[in-house]
Amino acid sequence: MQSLTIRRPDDWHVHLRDGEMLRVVAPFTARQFARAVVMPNLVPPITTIPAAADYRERIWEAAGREFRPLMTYYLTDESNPDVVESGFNDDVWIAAKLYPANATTNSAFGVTDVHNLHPTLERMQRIGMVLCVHGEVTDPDVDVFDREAVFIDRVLIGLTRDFPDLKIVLEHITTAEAADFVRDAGPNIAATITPQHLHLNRNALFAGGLRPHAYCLPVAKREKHRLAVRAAAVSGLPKFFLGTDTAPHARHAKESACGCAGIFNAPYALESYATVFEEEGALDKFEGFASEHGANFYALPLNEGTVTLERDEEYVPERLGIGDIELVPFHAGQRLNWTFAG
Ligand SMILES: NC(=O)N[C@@H](CC(=O)O)C(=O)O
Ligand SMILES: [Zn+2]
Ligand SMILES: [Zn+2]
Repeated sequence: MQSLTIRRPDDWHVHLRDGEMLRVVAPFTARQFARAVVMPNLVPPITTIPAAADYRERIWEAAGREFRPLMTYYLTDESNPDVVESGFNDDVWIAAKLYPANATTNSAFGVTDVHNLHPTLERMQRIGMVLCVHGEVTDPDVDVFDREAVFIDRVLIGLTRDFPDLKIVLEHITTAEAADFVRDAGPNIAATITPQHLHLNRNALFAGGLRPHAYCLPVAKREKHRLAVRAAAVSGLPKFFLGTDTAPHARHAKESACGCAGIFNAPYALESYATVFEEEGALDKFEGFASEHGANFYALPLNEGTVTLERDEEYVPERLGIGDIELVPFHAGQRLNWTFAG
């Protein structure tokens, strides 16, 4: 196959940041995707209707008005169901995000105990609002490579029992346990999958030395888990869809004695996914994953229009320097088999 044309896709999990970084990174997402679910982990986090509406305005200024940012609300121990519902009813946000406190970048204001969320989750279940979950426990006694699987056992199973009709997206899945759990759960449980968790196993973090640009959370796992996540992505099941988790941090913040978690994959996201689907002999499943399953889960219309990828080698630069900000994209210095033609 020399060219692949699909319905215009969406990205169901992005970090667009704010200020100068927002202006630099948002155009990369808007170039490939019609819509994106924008994570609320700014400093301070997005916990009010005006904060979300103002942030959306700044995103439009950075990415252009054609782009549709789908905002999210950051859940805290103090979340109020009435605020969550009115932001949803007024089309300010489409989902709420659960960060276990201190699980990942800018999650210090996250939730210390999901029982504190029960009134809010009850309301979300009633109004059909999606809960997006960073699914890792933070207990220091749990090995970092086990935190996703333990989260499923200790938190997620209970949530699905207490709120059987709540729509939940388990974000950026990295394990066979997560892929199995989502596959076997009801139709109201789905998962996003990133490019990096399709390409990398945990060896990539230590290939010839410490590799900060392969580091994100949840951290990449053993090869058997990467293969399970790949199988889920190309399965054609409507529960699994595209969410890049593009998470830019300036180069100096990654290449540091305490490097930030997050991989900036927006510039070559579709090329990266297409490479995987081709390797798996599943290019016929790519459009569902990229352009249909997510919209259907969120009960949004499918996009009009198409994008085309051409089977042509593409060299990914070592660095992208824009203004004062220097970023290292995913696949830096490598060649990909596909080129985004627009
Ligand atoms: N994925 C990451 O490693 N980092 C994300 C946060 C997140 O999605 O957990 C970030 O905001 O930098
Ligand atoms: Zn996360
Ligand atoms: Zn994320």
